[in-house]
Amino acid sequence: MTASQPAHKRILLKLSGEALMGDDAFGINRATIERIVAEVVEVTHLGVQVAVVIGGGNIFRGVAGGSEGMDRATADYMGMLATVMNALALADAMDKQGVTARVMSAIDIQQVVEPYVRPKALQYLEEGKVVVFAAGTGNPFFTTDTAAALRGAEIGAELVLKATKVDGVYTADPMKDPTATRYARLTFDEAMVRNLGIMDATAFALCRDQKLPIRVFSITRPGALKRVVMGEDEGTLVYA
Ligand SMILES: Nc1ncnc2c1ncn2[C@@H]1O[C@H](COP(=O)(O)OP(=O)(O)OP(=O)(O)O)[C@@H](O)[C@H]1O
Ligand SMILES: O=c1ccn([C@@H]2O[C@H](COP(=O)(O)O)[C@@H](O)[C@H]2O)c(=O)[nH]1
Repeated sequence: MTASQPAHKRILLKLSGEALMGDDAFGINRATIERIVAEVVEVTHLGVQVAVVIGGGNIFRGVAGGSEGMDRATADYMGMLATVMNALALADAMDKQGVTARVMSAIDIQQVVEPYVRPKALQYLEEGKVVVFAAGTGNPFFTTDTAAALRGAEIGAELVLKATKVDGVYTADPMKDPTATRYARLTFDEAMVRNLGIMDATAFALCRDQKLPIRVFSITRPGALKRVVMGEDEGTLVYA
């Protein structure tokens, strides 16, 4: 039987930057971002408070080809700025679909977006606005997965939803190993001991310590976000 009420009141959605590319090689695909945003909007209409941490992998990563030979911290700041661009595009698409979104940046660029201030973020969520957290943690050498764990814990989210291109956590990277099999659920300790590369160990450890579960699912599957919010068994659950 399918539940009629959402299973969660407040969620932290981690959106992979690469998921915004659709079938393009780089950047933001218009149809893709509109479809993803429509799914987020649908969930807000169920009364769920939604905060988003957006990645930057569709534009720039600190540890990637484009940053070869660069100072790592400088490259990471570029990666964080890439997430600000994605956040602006997301908020714009949300506004166009009738939902008010507020972008809050971990790096101070006040002419562009407001800075992250926790009580303000909580107020926006209570008001039914979508909060888009940009610039990751604001620190180099981290990732937006860690930012998702951090912001998720700070805002008291009940669940971190890692929306990505694969449909869960596998025994190995399914993009590289076709024999890899998917877990329905596993503990944070298992994920760390097995060195599963779906998320970095810092993000896993923070969620484990805060007892904040993560559900990994594919955002390319229509309706998957709503199914997760309704408590259905989509993707992989990682728990403490
Ligand atoms: N054990 C595993 N199970 C599932 N996916 C894995 C695993 N190990 C590595 N991966 C890879 O991890 C990727 C998930 O990372 P994702 O695209 O969400 O990147 P991100 O760094 O969080 O975001 P961005 O796209 O913004 O850089 C998948 O595309 C998958 O290929
Ligand atoms: O807290 C953070 C978050 C991100 N970065 C840099 O941004 C890029 C893009 O983030 P993804 O998590 O890969 O989508 C990342 O490669 C880092 O270079 C950061 O430095 N600190």
